[in-house]
Amino acid sequence: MPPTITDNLEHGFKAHCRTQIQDDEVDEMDSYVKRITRYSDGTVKLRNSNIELMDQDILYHLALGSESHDLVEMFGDVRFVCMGGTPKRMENFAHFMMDEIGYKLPAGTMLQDISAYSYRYSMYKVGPVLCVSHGMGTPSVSILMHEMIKLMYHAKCMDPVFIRIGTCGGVGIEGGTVIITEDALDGQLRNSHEFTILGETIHRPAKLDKKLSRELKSLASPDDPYDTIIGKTLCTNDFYEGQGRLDGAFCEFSEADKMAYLEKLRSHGVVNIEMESTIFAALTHHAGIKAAVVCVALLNRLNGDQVNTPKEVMHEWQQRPQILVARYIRKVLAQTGQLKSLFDHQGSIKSPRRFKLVQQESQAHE
Ligand SMILES: O=P(O)(O)O[C@H]1O[C@H](CO)[C@@H](O)[C@H]1O
Ligand SMILES: O=c1cc[nH]c(=O)[nH]1
Repeated sequence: MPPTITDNLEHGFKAHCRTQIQDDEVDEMDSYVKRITRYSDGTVKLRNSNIELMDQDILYHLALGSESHDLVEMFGDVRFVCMGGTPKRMENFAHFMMDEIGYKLPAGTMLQDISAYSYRYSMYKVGPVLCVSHGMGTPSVSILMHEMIKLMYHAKCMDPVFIRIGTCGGVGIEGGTVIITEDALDGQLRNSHEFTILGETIHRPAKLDKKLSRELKSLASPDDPYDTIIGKTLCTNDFYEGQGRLDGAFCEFSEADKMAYLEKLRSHGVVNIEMESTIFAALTHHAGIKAAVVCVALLNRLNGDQVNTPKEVMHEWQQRPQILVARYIRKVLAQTGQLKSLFDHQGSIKSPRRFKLVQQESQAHE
């Protein structure tokens, strides 16, 4: 009998080197991944036994280490890991979440960038919510994801949920629209991310959690003065030529070629383009971690290439995915009784202050 995908997975990556993974194999992979990525108490288990054998594990790009820091004490309560491109966006999100879940820092302390001394990524912790910047493009996200997944393991986190809060270009979708990714596609419209490991090319499925996407969509309010939709996301390795822009330093195709490409994307159900979703989906799926991608469109690419929306408007748009994700986090914490206990800890129940739509200070930085 030919080996199944599970047999192949159990014998390491070389055995399943191939360019495509069939749909029926993804389901088999899903249940296999669930089995091997959790300990019996529900905490995160790594798919790399080398780590257990190491005296210490230095999470170099986070400026943390398994011996130098008490990672269980520092991060053991994390339930949500929210990521986005810029340090400022994630700092703003952390402040926003403090209000949303009524979290107060110990008297006399301020929100600190935990990874400041890495000079790479920024990380803020607000109770069960970690807010981390990931930079631009898949290599930057890949490094961060390896270290964040290892952090979840060292900290013994229970079933963490990862959410990317980003920006994107809309394909036939107007600026300001919030887009939840249904499937992340690579430049060749494959629902997987291509890795080169030891010189071999392998693909891992870029699967996000469909139930989580639907739940996020259900939290869009009819009163929101903008649309929230679900659709396919194209993930590219470049902002200019890679996204069919005519305004890069180079362009060797015509406007007609570009429009034909965008129409082709549309006919495949693609509603937006960004630069991180396939690696984010592939690595969370490989780690058995529930994940979603929520972006706001900064422009409709059918109308142009330049991002020329006024800064204040763009700043307000960028808060929209954050508002949706905050509703989700509040809902989960309320369902598990944790929201109440966070509030009780304060001694009073605060009604969360609505996010101020324009924050002068943040505008100055973004
Ligand atoms: O707004 P963020 O999350 O940084 O993401 C988008 O913006 C960057 C390009 O401007 C790319 O990284 C793209 O994915
Ligand atoms: O067009 C856009 C806008 C934001 N981010 C992208 O990757 N592309």
